[in-house]
Amino acid sequence: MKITVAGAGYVGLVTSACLAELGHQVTCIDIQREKIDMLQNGRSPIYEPGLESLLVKNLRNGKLDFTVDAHHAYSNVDIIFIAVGTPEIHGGSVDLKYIHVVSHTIAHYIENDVIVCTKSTVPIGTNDLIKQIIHSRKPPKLHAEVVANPEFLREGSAVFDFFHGDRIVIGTDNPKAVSIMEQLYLPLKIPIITTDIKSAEMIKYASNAFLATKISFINEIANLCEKVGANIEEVAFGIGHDKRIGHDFLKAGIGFGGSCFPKDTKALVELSGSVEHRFELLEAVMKVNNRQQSVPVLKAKETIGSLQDKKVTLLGLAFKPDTDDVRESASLRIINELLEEGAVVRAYDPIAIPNAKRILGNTIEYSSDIRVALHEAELAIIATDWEQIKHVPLEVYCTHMKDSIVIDGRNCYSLQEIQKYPITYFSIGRPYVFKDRPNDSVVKESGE
Ligand SMILES: NC(=O)C1=CN([C@@H]2O[C@H](COP(=O)(O)OP(=O)(O)OC[C@H]3O[C@@H](n4cnc5c(N)ncnc54)[C@H](O)[C@@H]3O)[C@@H](O)[C@H]2O)C=CC1
Ligand SMILES: O=C(O)[C@H]1O[C@H](OP(=O)(O)OP(=O)(O)OC[C@H]2O[C@@H](n3ccc(=O)[nH]c3=O)[C@H](O)[C@@H]2O)[C@H](O)[C@@H](O)[C@@H]1O
Repeated sequence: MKITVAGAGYVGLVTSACLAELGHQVTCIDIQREKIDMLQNGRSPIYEPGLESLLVKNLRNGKLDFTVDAHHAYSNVDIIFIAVGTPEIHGGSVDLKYIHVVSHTIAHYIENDVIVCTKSTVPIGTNDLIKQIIHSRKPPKLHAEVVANPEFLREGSAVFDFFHGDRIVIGTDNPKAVSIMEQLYLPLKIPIITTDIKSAEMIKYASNAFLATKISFINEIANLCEKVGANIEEVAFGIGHDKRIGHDFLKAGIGFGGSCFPKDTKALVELSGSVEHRFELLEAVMKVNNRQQSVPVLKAKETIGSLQDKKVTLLGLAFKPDTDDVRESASLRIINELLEEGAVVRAYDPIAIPNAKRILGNTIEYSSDIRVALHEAELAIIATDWEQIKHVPLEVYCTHMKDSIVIDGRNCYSLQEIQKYPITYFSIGRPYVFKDRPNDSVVKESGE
């Protein structure tokens, strides 16, 4: 099939590369010329494991091309995927300006019957709006069918997720569009759920809201574990064995970040308000998450008192491992709070430093070498569970830091291992370990 993907961000690029890999002829269009120039030269503007090699391979074999030319992109294709951004505006509602513009452009340039498929996460009712825009402006003799096809990929494993997703959701009431979309996705052997447009839109928000709820729930249980002396890892393992609960998304930490959970939970709360329904559960999920992101700095103050002029090293800037994305990363919140307290901050990340620098500028120091980042630090905070961080030998904290106090926001180390070293160690939902132990085998509980 001939396919165009509008938007060369995470979703657009992964969709383009993977559909080309499946043998389709794909054009990816973006309004940012620099992105398209990079892509035409075989470089990915984002870090995503496996993506650049797929882009390059399909660019070279002619299955994929990149353009800023709307006529070239939209004039003669079977399916157009919309994968433009839907960022948050004040109050949490969704900014649909990119959706509006792309819908107008599509309507203007199409020259044959086409399916317009929305991958962007859009509030319920938006696909009807896209339909209206396109139908009111397209050449009257052409048929354009709008389909909701929400995306469920995770950053860091997006290429894998495309080929091994749990389900594909197709929202349309047009049987011909269903059959074309099924034909497109059939080779993936992923269960396909067909439904109406609004339910498809809601499936996306409800999925993200449910996963965010699971995270805030386990973080609250973790906070309770610290108070009563239980261990969240044991608890999560225990409850996860119940198939109705499952093991996934029960990793306690310093809350969820990223470009979607914070934005989509806010959007759903906002959307509920607009139809006079107060989504109190989700409001609490967001509140718990905000509080959880502040846990490391609270623990730091409890431990060493004033942070004024204290040298603090932050390990990890990306919102999760295997991505250079720092959007809504807990690290940014932690850094701002540390700076407000007067701390001197140095941060390590294997790949996200350039993106963090664009936001934080020279307010902190950066190092892509963990040992250099930890040198002479009085406190270290682990914010991202990168493999590079998890595999730092514990003696590195003892030998490089001035005072080996570690606040591990992602529970990267086993308590048994930590106890072998003179490290004061706070993690999330687990007993604290103090380096000045009268008896080396004692693990003190929180609050003792
Ligand atoms: N990032 C993720 O992991 C996931 C994102 N989503 C959703 O997918 C959508 C896109 O997200 P990302 O890829 O992260 O966004 P992004 O912000 O990384 O990329 C969006 C791209 O669209 C381009 N664009 C804007 N207007 C355009 C137009 N008229 N024509 C062509 N290109 C245009 C922008 O220049 C930008 O390159 C959002 O709705 C998001 O919520 C859904 C699942 C996963
Ligand atoms: O709509 C989206 O954009 C995407 O949002 C999430 O994907 P993503 O944000 O890439 O990453 P996740 O792996 O879900 O992690 C999100 C945040 O939750 C945190 N998290 C995740 C899992 C967990 O058990 N505990 C936890 O704190 C992570 O550290 C991270 O900050 C969803 O998992 C995807 O299905 C969805 O498509």
